[in-house]
Amino acid sequence: MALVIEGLTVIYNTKGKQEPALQDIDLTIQTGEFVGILGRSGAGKSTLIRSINQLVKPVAGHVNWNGTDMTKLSGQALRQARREMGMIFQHFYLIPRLTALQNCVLGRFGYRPWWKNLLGIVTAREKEEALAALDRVGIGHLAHKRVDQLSGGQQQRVAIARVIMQKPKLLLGDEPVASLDPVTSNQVLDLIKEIHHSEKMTTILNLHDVELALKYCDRIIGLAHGRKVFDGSPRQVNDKVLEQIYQK
Ligand SMILES: Nc1ncnc2c1ncn2[C@@H]1O[C@H](COP(=O)(O)OP(=O)(O)OP(=O)(O)O)[C@@H](O)[C@H]1O
Repeated sequence: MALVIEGLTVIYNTKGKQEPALQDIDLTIQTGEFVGILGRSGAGKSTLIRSINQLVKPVAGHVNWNGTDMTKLSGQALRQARREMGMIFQHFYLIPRLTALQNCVLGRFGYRPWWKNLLGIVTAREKEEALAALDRVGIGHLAHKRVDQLSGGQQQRVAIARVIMQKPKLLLGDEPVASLDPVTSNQVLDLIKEIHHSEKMTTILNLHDVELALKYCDRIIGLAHGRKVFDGSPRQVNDKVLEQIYQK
């Protein structure tokens, strides 16, 4: 199962001014790849990640996922396709007043009838699965704590447990360790990599830390001014490549 991006172009309309954020991006990512996206602030990294699952709508181009063009989907079809795409964010996007367990169960919501979600009905089996997911990310003992009482690293673990519950085929990470200290960043990336392998996922992460990207990713995509300027293995990333990626 491959992700094939062709001619992807995103233009934001800011106060009547048309700002191109991504320009004509072509990219094919094979199943099982662990890809890091590097680039200066404003290079288009978040826009690229978010246009894969259509949180951002491109003005041109295609995002083919498993033979389906995501850009053509809307409504129920888009929701179904998104179930296969898990997402983790810099600021975790958990519901603060809910417990770790309750947040984790939200990972299954895309698979349940709307009325069950509305009524907040959670089955014993879903609870069991959520507990197992929290155990797996090392915070089973915090299952009944509200997430706003957890540390950043613990909150990101809850978000990863929520992804485990969702069982996605593609994991998209928008700066998942940018708010964490260096030790916790490594622990969280170790965990993401372990789950990537065990769940046979394809993973694409925006990372602003070059060292971490080179350590964890099998492939690096460099963006500058909304264009792809590098695509290769971490071993190929030398000073000249970094200069190209981080050009002003
Ligand atoms: N919702 C938006 N409306 C208007 N312009 C936007 C919007 N989101 C991003 N942009 C602009 O698009 C460009 C790319 O932004 P994007 O957030 O994708 O970059 P980034 O590489 O992820 O940056 P950072 O590392 O700072 O998060 C920037 O010039 C940004 O100002």
